[in-house]
Amino acid sequence: MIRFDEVTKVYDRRSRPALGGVTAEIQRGEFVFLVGASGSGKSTFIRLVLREERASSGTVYVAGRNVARLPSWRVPRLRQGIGVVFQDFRLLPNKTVYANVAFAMQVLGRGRAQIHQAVPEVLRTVGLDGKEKRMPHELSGGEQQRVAIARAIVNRPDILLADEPTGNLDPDTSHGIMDVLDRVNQNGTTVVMATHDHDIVNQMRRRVIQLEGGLIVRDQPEGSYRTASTEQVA
Ligand SMILES: Nc1ncnc2c1ncn2[C@@H]1O[C@H](COP(=O)(O)OP(=O)(O)OP(=O)(O)O)[C@@H](O)[C@H]1O
Repeated sequence: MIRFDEVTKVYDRRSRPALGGVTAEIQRGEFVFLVGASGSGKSTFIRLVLREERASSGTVYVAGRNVARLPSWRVPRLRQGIGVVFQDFRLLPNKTVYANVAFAMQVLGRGRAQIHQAVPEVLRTVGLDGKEKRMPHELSGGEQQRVAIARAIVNRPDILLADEPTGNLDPDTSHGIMDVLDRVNQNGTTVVMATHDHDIVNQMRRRVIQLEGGLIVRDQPEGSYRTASTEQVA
C-alpha cells in the first residue's frame, strides 16, 4: 500500500537529511506505529506519502504509484484516498459536528442523500451518536478528535495517517481514541500513526518502525515503544 525505496529527503543542504535512505513497505490493512525522538523524520515520512513534499532521491509508492510522477491534477485524487488526523484536531470552529464531517464530502461533490446517510453512520462508528448539533467548543478534546477521525474516514480512504493523534489527550481519552483507530483498521483501512505515546504503543503491540536521525533503526512486528535493551533505562 505504501512503499519507500531508498528515500532521502533533504530540506536544507547545510544540515543532515530529514530522511536518509529509508526503505520500508507497509501492506494493505496493516497498523503501523512510527516512533522516534522529535526531529527523527516521522512527519516528513507522512508528508511524503501525501506528496506535500517530494523525495530528494529514492521513490515513494502509494497504492502502486510513484507519487513523484503524478501530474499535479492527480494529486487531489491521491489525497482523497488518504485520511489525515493531527494532534490539534483542526476542526472548522464555526460549524457543527455534522457540518464538519459533511464538509469533507461536499468538497468532493457528493450529493445530499449520500451525505445524509454517511455522516450519521460514521459518527456512530466513532462513538458520537447524538452530538451532531454540537459546536466544536462544546466538545471535550477526545470528542473533538473523534470528529476529526470521522471527517478523515467518511470518504472511505484506503489509508489513514495520524500524526500524534493522542498528543493533547489524557491517558483514558487516548485509549478511547485508539479503540476508534483500531476499529477503523479492522474495517480494512491501513493505519500509520506517528506517536511519542509509550503506553499506547506498548499496549497495542502492533508493528513499530523506529526512526532515529532520519534512519530506520528498528522495524518490529508486535513491537514495543523501546527495544528490550533500552526498556530498563526508560
Ligand atoms: N520544512 C522544513 N524545512 C527545513 N527543515 C525541516 C522542515 N521540516 C522538517 N525539517 C527538519 O527535518 C528533520 C525531521 O523533521 P520531522 O518534522 O520529520 O520530525 P518528527 O520526527 O516528525 O518530529 P516531531 O516528533 O517533533 O514532530 C528535523 O531536523 C527538522 O528540523
